[in-house]
Amino acid sequence: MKSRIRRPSRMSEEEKKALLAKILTGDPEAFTTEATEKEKIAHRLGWVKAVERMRPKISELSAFAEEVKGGFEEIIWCGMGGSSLFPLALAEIFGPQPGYPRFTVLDTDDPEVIARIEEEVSLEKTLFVIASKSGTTVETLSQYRYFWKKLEDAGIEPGSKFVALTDPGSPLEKEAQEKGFLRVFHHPPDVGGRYAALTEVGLLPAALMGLDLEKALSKAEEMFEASLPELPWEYNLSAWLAEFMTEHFVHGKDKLTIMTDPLLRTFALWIEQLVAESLGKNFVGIIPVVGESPGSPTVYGPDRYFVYIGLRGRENLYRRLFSDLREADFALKTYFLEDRYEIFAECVRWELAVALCGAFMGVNPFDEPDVVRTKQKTREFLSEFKKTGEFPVEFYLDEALGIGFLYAETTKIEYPRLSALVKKFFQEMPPWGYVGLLAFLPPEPELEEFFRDLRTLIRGRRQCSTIFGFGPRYLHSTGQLFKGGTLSGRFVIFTRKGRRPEQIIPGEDITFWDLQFAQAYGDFRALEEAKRPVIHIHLGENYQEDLKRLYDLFEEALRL
Ligand SMILES: O=P(O)(O)OC[C@H]1O[C@](O)(CO)[C@@H](O)[C@@H]1O
Repeated sequence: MKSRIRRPSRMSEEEKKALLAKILTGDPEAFTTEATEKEKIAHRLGWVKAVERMRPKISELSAFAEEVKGGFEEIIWCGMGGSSLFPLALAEIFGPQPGYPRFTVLDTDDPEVIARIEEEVSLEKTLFVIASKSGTTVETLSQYRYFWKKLEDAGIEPGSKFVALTDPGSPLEKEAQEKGFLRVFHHPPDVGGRYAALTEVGLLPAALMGLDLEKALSKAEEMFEASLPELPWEYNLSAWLAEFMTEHFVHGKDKLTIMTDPLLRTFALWIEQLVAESLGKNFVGIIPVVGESPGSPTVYGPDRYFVYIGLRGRENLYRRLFSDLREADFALKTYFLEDRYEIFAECVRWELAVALCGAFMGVNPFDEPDVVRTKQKTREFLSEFKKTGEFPVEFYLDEALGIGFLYAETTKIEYPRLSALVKKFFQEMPPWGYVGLLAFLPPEPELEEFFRDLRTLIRGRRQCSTIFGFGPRYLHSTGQLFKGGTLSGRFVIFTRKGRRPEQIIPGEDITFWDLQFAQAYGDFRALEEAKRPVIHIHLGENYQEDLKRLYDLFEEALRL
């Protein structure tokens, strides 16, 4: 799709309203006039009808949840990106509801996490939901095959413990029918994963958690009503956010810094995917910066602007920060939810705003053309590994630290010493750049905390934006932007030793560690191929200790 940027501030109110009206009526002309592209986009606009489509399904979803409630203590929701981030947000925002099964999202292939689930859950009392629109996502299918076999090995008939959520006719649907899954729910084929929060992808988990679906949809409906083209543009809640984002983008301020009340933390991950995968392509992008520690205005570069999502009654949390930012002339929008159910309304606001931004920026907000680069490389490395028993990679060894590392051709250094490399990596960093720290490690709060501190260190010394992502989660989110968006990102990928040979993925002859490593190394090579500076650091089994020593190395290397 050819980019043609339309600045909303230079368009008439009528033109803007007409564009929004097209989106809301499912007309792909809002985005393109090219016939093939139009055809594809026409099959991606079903989310605008989410409320009317889902209302008649409330009783079916609630009845199923009642059935599950009686028979299971635990639900493990397996999925990636659009198939998991909104369920993850709901689980954290609402927490466990009395009488309903514990709800856990599994969106990783990390060997430690897989082992923990095996140790902690009773397979007999666990329902696995296998959520994949395409029905082909490798992490999700691997989880499904692995736990299916565990049940078989334990002499439990697995079918009654599995539910699929997938597109009609997908390979997963066929397999689920053949193998006798308890239930198959359909993902709407005309809605992409990241726009699916108000479909079965969000409402099935909401029902299973015991939430009020009627209330959820009413909140969503209110936001649709507050976003209709008939309203004056500046009072249109979604359109106004789109204009705010696009105008900053046009002025070279491309770092949308999203801060939230700590209770809404995981909702920001859902927004992050929506913004990054929808708008980060064709060498442009709006870069969502999520999960940084709030800092004083001096640590932020001029490429930043801010959105805060908070809860009514807790407005004082960052009041001082808001006034400091505004005083320092940073643009800041604040949204306060009266009630946690307004999170469903926020989905509408952000989906509409991001789609509108795509229309203004001249990008197709419904594809993810660069995600495939890593998938291809991962497949290559895994097939090499299956043939030879080894990955085609040799790390340099930093003798002082005993840590392995690699760097892409784009990050040239003379001596293979990690400290020299890190120093150079940051010296070459442009002020408008950003750093992505990408950790193929267990997604746990302590590690997130460690990386938050590292981000604060980097930001403090370089005044740059920092992004963090656990792998492989980020591959289904910001990974698109990293490879397809602006060239201003540089990346550090972290992996660790610790293959668990017993964790064989059935039918694949590889372990979860092998898969995770191949994805990390695959992304390293994909980023290198896309000319993004990237370092791959391979930690030892005791990675927590290695990370502490690395922090010191970064601290030293970042001294001016
Ligand atoms: O629901 P699926 O088909 O398993 O895909 C999961 C995620 O993977 C991606 O396609 C990226 O790989 C996302 O866009 C999507 O949300």
